[in-house]
Amino acid sequence: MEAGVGSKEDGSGGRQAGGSYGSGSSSAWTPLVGAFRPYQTFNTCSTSVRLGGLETIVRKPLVARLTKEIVETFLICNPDFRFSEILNPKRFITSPSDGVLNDGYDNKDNDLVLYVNSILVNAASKQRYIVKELLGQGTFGQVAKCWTSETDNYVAVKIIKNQPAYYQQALVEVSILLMLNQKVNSDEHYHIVRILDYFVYQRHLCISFELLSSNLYELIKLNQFRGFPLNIVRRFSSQVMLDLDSTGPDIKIIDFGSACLEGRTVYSYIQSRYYRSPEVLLGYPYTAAVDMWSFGCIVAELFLGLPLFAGASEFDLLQRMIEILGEQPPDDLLRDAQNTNKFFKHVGSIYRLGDEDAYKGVIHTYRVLTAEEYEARESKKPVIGKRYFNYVKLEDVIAKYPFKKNLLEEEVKKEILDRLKLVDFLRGLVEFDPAKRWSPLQASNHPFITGEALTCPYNPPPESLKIRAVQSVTVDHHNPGGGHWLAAGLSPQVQNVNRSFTKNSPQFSMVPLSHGGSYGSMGSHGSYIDNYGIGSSYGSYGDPNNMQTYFSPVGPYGMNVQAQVGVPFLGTSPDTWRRPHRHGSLFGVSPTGNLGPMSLGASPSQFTPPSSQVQISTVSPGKYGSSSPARGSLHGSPLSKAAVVAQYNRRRAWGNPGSSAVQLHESSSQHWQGYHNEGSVSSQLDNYSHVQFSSRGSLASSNNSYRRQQMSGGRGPGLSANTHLSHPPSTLNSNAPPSHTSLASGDKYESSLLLPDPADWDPNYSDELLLQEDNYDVSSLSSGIANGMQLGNVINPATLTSGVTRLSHNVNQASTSSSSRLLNQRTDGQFQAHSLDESNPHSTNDLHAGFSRLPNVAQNSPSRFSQQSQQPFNRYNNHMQSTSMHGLRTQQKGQPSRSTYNVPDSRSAANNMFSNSMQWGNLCNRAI
Ligand SMILES: Nc1ncnc2c1ncn2[C@@H]1O[C@H](COP(=O)(O)OP(=O)(O)OP(=O)(O)O)[C@@H](O)[C@H]1O
Repeated sequence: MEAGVGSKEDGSGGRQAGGSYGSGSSSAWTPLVGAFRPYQTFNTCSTSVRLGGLETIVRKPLVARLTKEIVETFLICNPDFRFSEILNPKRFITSPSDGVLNDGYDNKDNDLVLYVNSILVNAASKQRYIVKELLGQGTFGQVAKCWTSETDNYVAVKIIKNQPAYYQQALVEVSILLMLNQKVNSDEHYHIVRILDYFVYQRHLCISFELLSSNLYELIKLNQFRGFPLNIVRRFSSQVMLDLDSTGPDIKIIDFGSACLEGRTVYSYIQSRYYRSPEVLLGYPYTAAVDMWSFGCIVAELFLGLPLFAGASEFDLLQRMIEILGEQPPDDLLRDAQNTNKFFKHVGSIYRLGDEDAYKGVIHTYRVLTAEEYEARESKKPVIGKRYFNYVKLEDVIAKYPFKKNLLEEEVKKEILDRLKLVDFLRGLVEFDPAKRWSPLQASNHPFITGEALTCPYNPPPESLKIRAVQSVTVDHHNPGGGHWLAAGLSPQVQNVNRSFTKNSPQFSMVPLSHGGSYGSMGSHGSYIDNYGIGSSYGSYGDPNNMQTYFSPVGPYGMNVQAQVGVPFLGTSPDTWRRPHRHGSLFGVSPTGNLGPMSLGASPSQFTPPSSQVQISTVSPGKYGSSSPARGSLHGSPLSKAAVVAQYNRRRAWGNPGSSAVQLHESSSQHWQGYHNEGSVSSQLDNYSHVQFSSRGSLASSNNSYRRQQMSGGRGPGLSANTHLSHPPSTLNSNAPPSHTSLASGDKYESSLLLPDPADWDPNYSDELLLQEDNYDVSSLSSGIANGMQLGNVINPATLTSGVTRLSHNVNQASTSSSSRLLNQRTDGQFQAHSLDESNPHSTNDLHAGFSRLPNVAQNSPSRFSQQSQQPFNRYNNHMQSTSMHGLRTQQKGQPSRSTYNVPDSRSAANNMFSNSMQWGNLCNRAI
């Protein structure tokens, strides 16, 4: 501690008994010789205590006099001593702490150099945020725990890097969160982090959030990388799906920094690797379905304590998917995916994956490359990671995961049944075919979530319309946010409706849009999916070099309506029915040319490393830097996609008996059916007799000790995967770690595995990518937002939200750690058994040149899609109804209480939300 002379407030001025200090100068204080005299015990060192009639002198302990009472002690030595906080040495929490940019405010990474007690100020509201500690560090900047005296609370402030791309994308995060908060965020059971304020300080956009506890990664780590009890997995899973009724430990989704609107994807390189969906990996046009994949990965990880697909490289990731799921991506996806050649060989219709009964009869035209073939093709050895689990197939990995010790027989039976439910649940999520992957609604009705008995493989009904589509095509021009988003042509899934008015509607005018032609080159960079911009997202068709697109000033209203009904997503990707062609120009394109209502879509991690949804709190940022896969937020990450999940409006053909989708699924799940009766359970028990039970404590038993501590300032372990838990960590400690020695060798917990290597991150990724990539939409958005909200002022949701419609980034961070040891290392011989027809190498371009402008549907999966196309209205209406229910609940429970911005009436806000919607069309013009 340094002592200064002068006023306590500013530390300047004043004199000098204790040293020289230039008037008004900030130069270092120099003590004068003799300023301090030897310490003498005066009365201040003791306290007089009167007990009854006796007076006792209590001497203060030396340690107190030299610590918490050091100022008083100094005063004894020098009556002129004055404490000045400003002269304290700075305790930097930003690393590196050298201010080399932005007039010394920023370090070389464009991060604001923070130190304890540095102050961030919202210039408009004068609100001050006193930095206390670093909560985390991410791709976008730092997150600091701050004290706000105005609200007498701790908050988490995300300080975005001082870089245009980050700034603009962060505005997207602001706008999306505002929308979600205002339209959905209503009560304590809301599972999306609350945004409280935002402002610019020293050229850094700062976003203030409610303070949460640990993230999922930290929580799992705290549990020594053992999975959680199924009831906890179920609870968290349902909360990610925005279960407002959920009680108990809460998780919240954070980090919408890379969220995007469905159909407005910009980046093809998204999602943290462990949580990356097959379609993203393979370069296939993606939809919000990628978030359901990530969600499935997270659910599995919550149970297993380790990532399900902890691929050390993309090749390794794909191998693991195929091994664990016992399937491979469907041929039609492979045929259209951009990266198929990188991982597969075209062999004609001769390839059978594996020899298990469940998959017999499924013949593929592609065979996954062996490591040697991959190396030959890519001129580099594929990085193969360790296998974490003792078993290969998903069913085994789950069913044979060590049981908790000392379970009663009845409890074991229940556990087995619950695990069967979990497997069935996961099967619908980590489904290779995005068109068959369950939607959030379908997943939320699964017995694993509802608690109902699972008597056969879950066969969710297709989501169906509950309102008549004809209502939707009415546009209220005065109140475009009044609920008719279909009217704006914003429903790609209601194809027939849209088709009836797309070109002729006064709401739509067609404008030509030219672009560079090839995939990923539409005025941007090669890594993009080129459905950027309003025109080219859904409402585009035609020759990629002269694409027709719709200019729609009403487009954004559709979103407004969605927000009004309380659901953060807008509609469905057209490719939930129609497999979009891999060519970017057709991604998400409906043949009807609808301007797509966009859901907050994919979770991206193109800038975000695998932090994700299961995100690590970087209390030690040096260990888990922005490029650490361990940081992953569900967060985001897929978890951060909870909102995405909810908005994800895909439809699935499960309910169509006889469809190929159903048959496939059923065949792959048949062998589970037998477990649902008592006899089978018994036999299962026999099978498990070798399993050593472990002493995993139950989180459930600790529920009482969980306490919501939002805004409490204490930041124990919690969740975030951008999923954050708002509970203290202590409860987790009650989970007594299993003794490894008590486990059978084959069933040891993976907790003994090594922690993930922080460097284990996608070599293809770099933060610089973000800056290089086209932030066209983001720029447009951010300018809209910035204009509307007048940074530094209170937020104007009306203008802010309008910006959302122009967003296009998405990010999904999921991450996790992976500790591991070598288990079940496989040679993958099963993939090497077939000879190939090299004379017919797969070439997506060649094979499908003729289909490049057509949705690739009928020829691929006629039965799957035909069913869907028969019921477009039904599906759509169902969505509307379910979202309306959410909105109702939200409105009943009122607005968030802690907002520091203006929160207008939700309805009027919705109406105004896209008041500057005419800018919507500007993108088209600019894109030309
Ligand atoms: N509201 C909050 N309460 C507590 N901790 C938080 C909060 N928000 C963020 N954090 C911590 O800060 C970390 C980084 O936050 P966040 O993921 O939002 O930043 P980011 O820059 O977008 O990171 P990423 O690289 O994952 O995208 C999180 O992993 C989490 O540990």
